Amino acid sequence: MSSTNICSDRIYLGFDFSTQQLKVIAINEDLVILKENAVRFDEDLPDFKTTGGVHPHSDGVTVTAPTLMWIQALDLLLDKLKADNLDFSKVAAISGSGQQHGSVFWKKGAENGLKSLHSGSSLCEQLKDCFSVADSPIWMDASTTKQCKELEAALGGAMHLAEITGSRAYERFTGNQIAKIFEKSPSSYNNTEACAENLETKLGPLVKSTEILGKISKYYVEKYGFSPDCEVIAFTGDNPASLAGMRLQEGDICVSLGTSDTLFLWLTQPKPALEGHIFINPVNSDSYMALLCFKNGSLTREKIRDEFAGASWETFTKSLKSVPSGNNGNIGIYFDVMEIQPLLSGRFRINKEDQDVPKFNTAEEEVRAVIEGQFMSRRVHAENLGFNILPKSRVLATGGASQNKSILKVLANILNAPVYIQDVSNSASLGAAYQAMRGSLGHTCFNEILNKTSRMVRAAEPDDSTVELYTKLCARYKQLEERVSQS
Ligand SMILES: O=C(CO)[C@@H](O)[C@H](O)CF
Repeated sequence: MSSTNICSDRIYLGFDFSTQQLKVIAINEDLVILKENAVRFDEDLPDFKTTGGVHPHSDGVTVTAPTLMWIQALDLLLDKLKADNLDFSKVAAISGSGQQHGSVFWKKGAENGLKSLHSGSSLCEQLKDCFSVADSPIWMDASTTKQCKELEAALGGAMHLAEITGSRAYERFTGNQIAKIFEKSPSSYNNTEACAENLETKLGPLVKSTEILGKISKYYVEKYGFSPDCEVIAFTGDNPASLAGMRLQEGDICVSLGTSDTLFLWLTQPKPALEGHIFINPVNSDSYMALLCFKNGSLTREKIRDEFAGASWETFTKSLKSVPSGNNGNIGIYFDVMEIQPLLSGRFRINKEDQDVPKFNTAEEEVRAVIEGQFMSRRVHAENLGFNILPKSRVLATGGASQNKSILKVLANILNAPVYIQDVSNSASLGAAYQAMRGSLGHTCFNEILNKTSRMVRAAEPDDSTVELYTKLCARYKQLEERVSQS
């Protein structure tokens, strides 16, 4: 063990400010999960009247979440940890992750408000007037296509923007959201502390994802009993945190089956493209992370469950298993919200004769179609980016749907690779807790501990009998998606 003595009563907290809930995991220095808790926005904070944690607007493209809901959720979650007897005084460091591209607009003077928080009142009560935009745009928003086109034009085109930033302009990205607020509500923009004409300086310097930003605020020391020495480690996005939590290595591909479905992998040589994203790797800043994000993830699966499986996952699973691989030649595309690639919404179905049909013959075929269609989409767009599933490839699955072995079996067959899961599906919070420990103890010490343990369990094997079937079906899927994207 390197210089830092390991003492297993030190605790590390990882928060995930996700789309549908705020989650937290507490670990000790043996990487044992001590506590896991969550605040579910729809159920636990019903006054905000969210659906799946968000407010979809009537224009069909704008999607926001109430900023104060996230603040109130933090109050509630820390109270839940207190009621669960977490010894806050033993917390050595915290870190976290948030929806990538969810943006919070602090009002001028908010920094002083944060510095004068007192433990006699809640965060929500003290910060309720600190935001210049009450409804935060989030990653599901697709209302900034105009700003995206302007940004790409200003920077020499989409491909050049991808080469210098890792992504072409995407509607959900915060820069385009800030530009929209600058144009649509200049008073809010001018009343925002975090962003102004000299936006870059206002946003502050970039830091590595394990940077120690400072010690926790006295508000948390007084209200919950945190140690005044508790370190705050830089937060990151939910997908980089999942990469850390899944202990991804070069050659692995991670599939996160959450509100968004995302595929990501570890890269040493970045290959920016017009689809997907290249980010700096959160656990090794000399490497990269490639990511594809799909908006029609769990909320779309839940809608098909409600419409064709009596709102029951048990019935959904029985239906999925009752139809053979390949769904009798039927292919479905279910873009219930505007998808990212392609930028398209609607439901599209073809039967085995490649005829457009309004519905499949049975509810069971609808269930199989949404799962096969989503996973064929993931494979087709990953292959567009040059992701190749090699014989030694491992698929690491995380997120809510990774608990369903029947869904993982379809994933294994369509990607033609074994699928592994770990004993905790909340990989973003776990990864954030790992980042807190990595930032506090240092990479060398943390990696020595990490390499002594493993949480991966082989959950699904691909069938040799479906390799050719899904290769042909994916080719048909790709043709269907290209056709409906052009119509
Ligand atoms: O936009 C995304 C990734 O770029 C999504 O995975 C969000 O992070 C989900 F919260």
